Amino acid sequence: MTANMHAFANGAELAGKLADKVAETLSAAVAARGSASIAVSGGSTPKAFFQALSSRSIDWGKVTITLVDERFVPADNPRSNHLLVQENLLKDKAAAANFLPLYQAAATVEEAAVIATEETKAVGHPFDVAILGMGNDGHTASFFPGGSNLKTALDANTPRGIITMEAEGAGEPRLTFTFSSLQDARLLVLHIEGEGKKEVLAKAEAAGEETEMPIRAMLRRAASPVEIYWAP
Ligand SMILES: O=C1O[C@H](COP(=O)(O)O)[C@@H](O)[C@H](O)[C@H]1O
Repeated sequence: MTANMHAFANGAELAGKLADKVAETLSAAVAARGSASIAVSGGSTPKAFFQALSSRSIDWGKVTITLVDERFVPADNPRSNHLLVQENLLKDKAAAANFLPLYQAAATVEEAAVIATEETKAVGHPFDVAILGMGNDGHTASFFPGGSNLKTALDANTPRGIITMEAEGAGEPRLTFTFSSLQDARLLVLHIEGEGKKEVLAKAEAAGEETEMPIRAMLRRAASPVEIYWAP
């Protein structure tokens, strides 16, 4: 319902400030409830943020990290979001965190989604933190325009958990948390960088169908305010 823009001079400054905010939120969750959860995105944008967050002094042993979405590829595949998190976030102080992958070595992506939903069911009611990205086509998580399960993924009545998505722009079949799983995170962040993404965001904020630019579902209907972190 609400979006707040946080603009920074450059990606390094953004990474540091976002890491500070996320660390503060996770620490507050541990203090209040004894544990904390965070779902993070993949793609090319979050690497510097992950590295900054990995060095923050919080009680990582009480933090569970999972992914907003994942390709149906094993963790040694260069396109795996798990691999990105493994190499950039699950190190330094954050090496003590518990990581829940979405990829499962199942025969089909549908079976993997069922197993991943079961494996992650203890976290995210709601997530303490969810970090979303956005593609140039207006997708977020694996909510792709033209996606095979897009309407179900965006339906607020679809239960929390992971469903599959196949789309022309997605490459491999995907596993993604549903809209209902992510929209009420205590800290809901949209992390985007570059002038091009700012233009995509402006287009998404204008009138149009959610199915054309699925990030609109978050911008319009998320229960939590969307904190937009942007740098040129
Ligand atoms: O496919 C994906 O892309 C988006 C955005 O990625 P970027 O490379 O434009 O930063 C990402 O949020 C999502 O998790 C990922 O699976």
